[in-house]
Amino acid sequence: MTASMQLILRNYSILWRKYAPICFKSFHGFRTGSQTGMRLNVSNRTFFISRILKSSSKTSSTTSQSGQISKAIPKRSEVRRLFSLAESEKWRLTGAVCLLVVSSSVTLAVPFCIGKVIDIIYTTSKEGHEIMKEKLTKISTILLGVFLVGALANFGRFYLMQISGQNVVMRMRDMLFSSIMRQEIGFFDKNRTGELINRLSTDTSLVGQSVTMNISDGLRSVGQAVGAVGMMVYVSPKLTAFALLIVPPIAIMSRIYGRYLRKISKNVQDSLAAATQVAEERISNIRTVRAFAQEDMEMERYRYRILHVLKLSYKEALARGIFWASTGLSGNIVVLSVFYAGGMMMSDSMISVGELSSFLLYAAYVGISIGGMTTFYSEMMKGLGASTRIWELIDRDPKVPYGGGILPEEKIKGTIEFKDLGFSYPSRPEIPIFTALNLTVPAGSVTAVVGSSGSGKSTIGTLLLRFYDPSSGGIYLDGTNTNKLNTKWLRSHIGTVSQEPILFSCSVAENIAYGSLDPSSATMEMIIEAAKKANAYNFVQAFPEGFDTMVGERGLMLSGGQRQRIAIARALLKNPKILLLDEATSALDAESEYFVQEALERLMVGRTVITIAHRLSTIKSADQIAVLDNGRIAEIGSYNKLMTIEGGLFRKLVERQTVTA
Ligand SMILES: Nc1ncnc2c1ncn2[C@@H]1O[C@H](COP(=O)(O)OP(=O)(O)OP(=O)(O)O)[C@@H](O)[C@H]1O
Repeated sequence: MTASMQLILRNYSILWRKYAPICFKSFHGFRTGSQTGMRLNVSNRTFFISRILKSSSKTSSTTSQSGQISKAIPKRSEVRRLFSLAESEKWRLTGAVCLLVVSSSVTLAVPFCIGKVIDIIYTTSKEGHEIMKEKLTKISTILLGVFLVGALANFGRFYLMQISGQNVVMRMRDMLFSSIMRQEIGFFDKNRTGELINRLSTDTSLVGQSVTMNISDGLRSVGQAVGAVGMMVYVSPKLTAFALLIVPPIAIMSRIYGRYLRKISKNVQDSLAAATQVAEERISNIRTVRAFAQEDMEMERYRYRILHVLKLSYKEALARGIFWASTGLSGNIVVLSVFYAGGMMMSDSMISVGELSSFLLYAAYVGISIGGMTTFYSEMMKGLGASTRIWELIDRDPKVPYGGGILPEEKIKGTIEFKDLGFSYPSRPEIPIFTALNLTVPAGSVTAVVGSSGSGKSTIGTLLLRFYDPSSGGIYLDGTNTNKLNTKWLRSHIGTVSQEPILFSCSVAENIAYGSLDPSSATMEMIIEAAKKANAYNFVQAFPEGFDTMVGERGLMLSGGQRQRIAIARALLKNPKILLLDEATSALDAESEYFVQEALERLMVGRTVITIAHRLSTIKSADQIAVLDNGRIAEIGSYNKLMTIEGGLFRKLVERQTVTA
């Protein structure tokens, strides 16, 4: 009796030590990566936990039609839609569920078989060692076979579920990215890049996980809990009744304390998120921090934040310590109680050693499965919240249509007319940028737009590109309102070179080829020719890797003048009929400026040009100068004409040297 009880106790305590933290943790929402199937590292978890807290309240942030993040509760139709995602995976999933039944049956058979083995050892040892060895070898061989089948089934289930999950994730990412790419620019003014990236990465993974692995784990937990309780009743109804009496009160207490612990954890995560935000912004803007010599101040600011995190973490450590100690203790009390009651029954010959062993293992299974069920619920809620956010984005119709509209058959001439144009940015509708702007830019001519800072010079370009739609009036290209034209066609005929051209973090050649409608069709000869015309060829050739040189994030590994010339080459390759130029002010040195200017002049030949001009020479050579003031064109004409207007705006701008020689 003593030896057998020791054996049971040892087996059970190993199992308990391994799984008790999981089932108790699950009661109050903590989970381990392996249990939930999440494969996230610690830094991801920071963000992730705050997301769990958000979604577990069943409220999710979503993107409304106005473009701004809104709050929404998942509806029944969304649940259906979530599951519809797995529709195309139904055969793989069916296969996985069949394998799940096999592997769960094997798992459920394990305690029963172990009980039988113990009973064989215990009873046949009295009949002689040889008989015992023979029986033990036989049953162990059978068990090994069963375990191998279980392992194979588990492998198959896992593999099929993962494959289905990844297929779902891939499809969602594809749909989502396509939808994001189609949205109008105003949408991006309101939604932060980080938010959208999270939709693409974390939310899609959550959804994929929910409709595959999570469902599989949930089914397994439910099946195993029911099966294990059934087996407990089968082994000993009396002991089952006793165990069911003592477990619920402990579980309820653990849940209440778990809530308190979750609150503390949330505070730690929130304060950590605030500290991380500070660090992120400073690191990404290190040049500004360095230029203002604010490193010490920034270190102090970050230190203050992490000290706050530390203070909260102390509190959390205390609460967690109490939690771990008490769950360990209460778990052991449960084991001891069942063990005590079972031992008493064993001494009265009401239960065998093997049966008691099986019983205790089934009890542990129930605990683990209940843990799995709570995890299933919270994971499902997270998946639902994530899918709601994703559907909102996928379903959103861009305010400025993508594609559609007229594709003119006639060759574009390039006459642009702004007629009674009224506009305010969607994010600031109360501030009008233009009230009644009228301007005609004849085909093939150069119009210099001047005006004080913030008068709306750059906005003219963004409206012509139809990044935004005007609130009144219209913009006409060769007599057709641009809001009737196919937007892709329209943009394909407009080239831009801005003061701060943005390059992608790829090679020089790829950046130039980006100007072509189909970059993959741009040949090296075309790229080199554009680079030569843009005065970029010599400096690119001087790089050890020539046109294969990587330009770094946003082209930061190139100088301002070099970036500009690559952008000019890109525009040359595009060969647009209309050109929007934002002249560099003081960013370039004299030599660079000469090369850029010369390249720009080459680029302007034969095109309709609207240039935001700062240099007097550009302004003087323009066919007409339009002076912006108070949301309209205040003065228009040649340089000589505008300079003759006594007290005129343009004259004042020149006198104030807003434009440089
Ligand atoms: N995306 C935007 N959302 C809201 N307001 C904007 C946006 N872009 C620009 N603005 C505002 O619109 C006004 C006109 O901006 P714009 O960039 O066209 O001026 P600008 O004349 O080109 O100025 P600068 O010469 O300083 O570059 C400014 O008051 C600016 O703050």
